[in-house]
Amino acid sequence: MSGRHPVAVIIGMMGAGKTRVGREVAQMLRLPFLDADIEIEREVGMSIPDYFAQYGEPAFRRVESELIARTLSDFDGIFALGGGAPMTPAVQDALAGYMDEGGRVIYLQADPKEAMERANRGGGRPMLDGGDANARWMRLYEQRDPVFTALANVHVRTHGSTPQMAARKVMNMIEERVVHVDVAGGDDYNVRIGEGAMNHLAGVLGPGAHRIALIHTQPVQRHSDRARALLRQAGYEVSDIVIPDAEAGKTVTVANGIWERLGREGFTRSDAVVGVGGGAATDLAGFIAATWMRGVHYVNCPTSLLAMVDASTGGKTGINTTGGKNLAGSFYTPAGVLADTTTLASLPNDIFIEGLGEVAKSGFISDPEILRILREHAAELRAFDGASLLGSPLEDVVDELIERTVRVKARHVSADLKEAGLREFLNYGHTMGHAIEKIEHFRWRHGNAVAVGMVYAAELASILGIIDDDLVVEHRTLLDSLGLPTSWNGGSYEDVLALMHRDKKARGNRLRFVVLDAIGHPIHLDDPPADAVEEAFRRIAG
Ligand SMILES: NC(=O)c1ccc[n+]([C@@H]2O[C@H](COP(=O)([O-])OP(=O)(O)OC[C@H]3O[C@@H](n4cnc5c(N)ncnc54)[C@H](O)[C@@H]3O)[C@@H](O)[C@H]2O)c1
Ligand SMILES: O=C(O)C(=O)C[C@@H](O)[C@H](O)[C@H](O)COP(=O)(O)O
Repeated sequence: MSGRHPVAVIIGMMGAGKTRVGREVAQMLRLPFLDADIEIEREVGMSIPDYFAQYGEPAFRRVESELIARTLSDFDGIFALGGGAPMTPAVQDALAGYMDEGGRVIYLQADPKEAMERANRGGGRPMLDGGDANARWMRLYEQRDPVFTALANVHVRTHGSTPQMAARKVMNMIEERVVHVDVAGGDDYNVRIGEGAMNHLAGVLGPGAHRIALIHTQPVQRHSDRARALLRQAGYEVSDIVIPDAEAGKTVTVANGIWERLGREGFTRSDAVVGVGGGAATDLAGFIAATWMRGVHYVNCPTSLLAMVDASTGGKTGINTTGGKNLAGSFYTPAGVLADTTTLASLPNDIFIEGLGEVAKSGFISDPEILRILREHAAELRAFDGASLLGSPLEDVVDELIERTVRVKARHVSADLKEAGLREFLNYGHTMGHAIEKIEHFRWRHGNAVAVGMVYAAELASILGIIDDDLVVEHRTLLDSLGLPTSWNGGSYEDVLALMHRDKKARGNRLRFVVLDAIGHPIHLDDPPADAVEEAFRRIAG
């Protein structure tokens, strides 16, 4: 956005707490605060009830619209609007323009009963004058709530929250990072990253769905409980589906059990799936969404670093087969991804470190700044402790890494959803990585296997003279500093080779790899000489 524009505009019913909460938010963010009603009173030199009485509502709305339009292009703080302002078409147009430029219109959704009582208690509200104030408030609510819901691009429910708690929720929404994913020939979606991102769940699902299949693993129960509460509050009927943890969940048996259950529970094409958990859970949830009635909406709520930076976005959904990793699946994009970073508080250290494997991959193939951040913060990242993450300086580092890595993913999948060429670069390190996972019966974590796979790809490129040995050393040094493995000797070359031939990039009998010819510059390597493929294997044996 160019010029001066509010950081956020707050709308909501009379008594929702727009002024109180807005002021708190502004204070927390050290920003100026403006209340449209107070500014109007200043401008017209009388109270709003007096202005209404003297000039009537249409004249008031004109003054209000003009002031709002002016403020939207000349103020850079938190701006709270009067309760009825967003009902004026001119204000709706101005807010739409502001949002097109990246602005946030936040609908503060208070408990109607509480807001109604507060509005009546305060007095001085001409819209509630004349007769039963509660009935008038309720009538206005029925008219305004659907308009506000559709108009705002951020919805914050404040039921049962103190003004400070509500302000913190709003602040988290304001500070959230958003990566937009373009889908050629399909529906675009956003990846929202930050504390409280899960609060968008109902907004992203929209009113079309009635039932939600909430698919998650047991270790993330407390996060799926939150998702379930948010869904129920929004009026959805929720089927809680607990799947076996990690790769044990990515099987046709598990998928079949869910299909049977959806059938018994009467899931229709307008219902939806929400996946909460690590990459295995989001891969499976997406696969169920892609296949149930040939496709229903789904939203991913990734809770591991790896799922946030990679698995939840891009629409690769699938399950493993006895032949190998992800061999059955489809490209099927989510309606949205909500990477709520509060969930990282319960993430064990080893699973966080594993996720850094995919973060480093994105650095190597596309964003050297990621590599710089990883190098600079290697010691803190390696010592990751979820319990002390939130509010710590490391949280900003992690958020920045998540956003940058998601941007790399978004660039690749936007240009090549079905992996005709460019998207294959996201598979750097995976040809060997997937073979390791399979041979290790999935006891090796995906990100760890990819780390070794990247060293293998670098060794292969070096043997073929595509890169200098320095870049191989750079791979080993960085990955090692993060606590990731760089060698593996758990299986025979013959087994690895057979599995690499089953990799999805292979064509006929020809192996295909992704290698770098420089940092940030991946290339395809087709049918490399057999002795180089074997020699690289020897070099990662450690
Ligand atoms: N679709 C894609 O584009 C894509 C991309 C990368 C990886 N993947 C897939 O993702 C999977 C790996 O994902 P992963 O590393 O998240 O592993 P995972 O899903 O196996 O999760 C690892 C473990 O962490 C637990 N966990 C997750 N979040 C937690 C939290 N906040 N608190 C406590 N425990 C938590 C999980 O329940 C599990 O026990 C693999 O199956 C891989 O193939 C898919
Ligand atoms: O999104 C992609 O494309 C990727 O390749 C991302 C990988 O990090 C991810 O592990 C993916 O699941 C691998 O897919 P596969 O097609 O090799 O099974």
